[in-house]
Amino acid sequence: MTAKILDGKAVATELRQQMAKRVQQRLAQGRRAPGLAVILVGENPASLVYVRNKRKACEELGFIAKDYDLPATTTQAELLAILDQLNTDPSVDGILVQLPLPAHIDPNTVIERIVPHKDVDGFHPYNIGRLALKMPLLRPCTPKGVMTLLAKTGIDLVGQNAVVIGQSNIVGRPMALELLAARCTVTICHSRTRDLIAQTRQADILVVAVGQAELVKGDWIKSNAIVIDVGMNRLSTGKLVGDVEFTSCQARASWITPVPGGVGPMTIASLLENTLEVAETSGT
Ligand SMILES: Nc1nc(=O)c2c([nH]1)NC[C@@H]1CN(c3ccc(C(=O)N[C@@H](CCC(=O)O)C(=O)O)cc3)C=[N+]21
Repeated sequence: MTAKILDGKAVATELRQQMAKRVQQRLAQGRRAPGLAVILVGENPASLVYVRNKRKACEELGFIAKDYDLPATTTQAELLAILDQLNTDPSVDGILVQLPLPAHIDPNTVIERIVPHKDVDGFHPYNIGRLALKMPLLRPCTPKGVMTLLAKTGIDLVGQNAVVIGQSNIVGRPMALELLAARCTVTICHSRTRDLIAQTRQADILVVAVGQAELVKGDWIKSNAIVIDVGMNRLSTGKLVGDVEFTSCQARASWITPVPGGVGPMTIASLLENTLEVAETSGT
């Protein structure tokens, strides 16, 4: 069997079109545009590209992006002071601090300073805790986007064996919580996992988020599995590849996400969804 492509780019485009309509309806009712503060500290080249894409997507939908481009020398205290202002600014629905931050700034302190109801990344311990308790408020964008893609397959998730490779705070862990909330049987694998291949071969749903180019080979895949590739690795040739060896895995899977054009665009769509949701429930 050759897997069907789970086209994140197309799904994200469809979601953005629906959201643009919701924004127009708000404006027609005399309500204000949704506002997203996007804060970039320093000049990490990958971050510059991502932030530009997020700001562009905001504009396209009729959101107001409030841009902060701060020098790498910004102190943690200065960044926290900006967050304190944004937390109480009524024109700002969502606050996003692009990661990674320079080494002299502690990301956990920064994330915890954002009021949970404006944390559109879903990274605040309050939002992660709500997800862990099956009462999510703002859900982390990449796992949320993956759940939207899984829904597009039409497959019933209940009781499926889901294996997540990667235990990061921003993808692996919340991904496992999402799949558990959807009543999958969930296994989290990481660099100390013994016999990783034995785990992946049991997976009806395999989510890979480790940042190792083409780690997962075709013979690791259970026949007809759904394979979700969260990786984005730039090869020395300039080519962008995922954590999954696409061609050999596609030959075994039922569905597979490409890189690029899979999970990445869904992450941005989820960020916009979270921001719009905050705006729509704000009453202003
Ligand atoms: N506070 C914070 N929130 C984030 O959500 C966040 C972050 N920090 N730091 C970095 C990661 C990475 N990330 C991506 C989003 C979209 C694509 C994306 O759209 N990728 C395109 C390709 C882009 C290209 O060609 O380089 C694709 O996969 O098709 C990728 C990566 C969000 N992140």
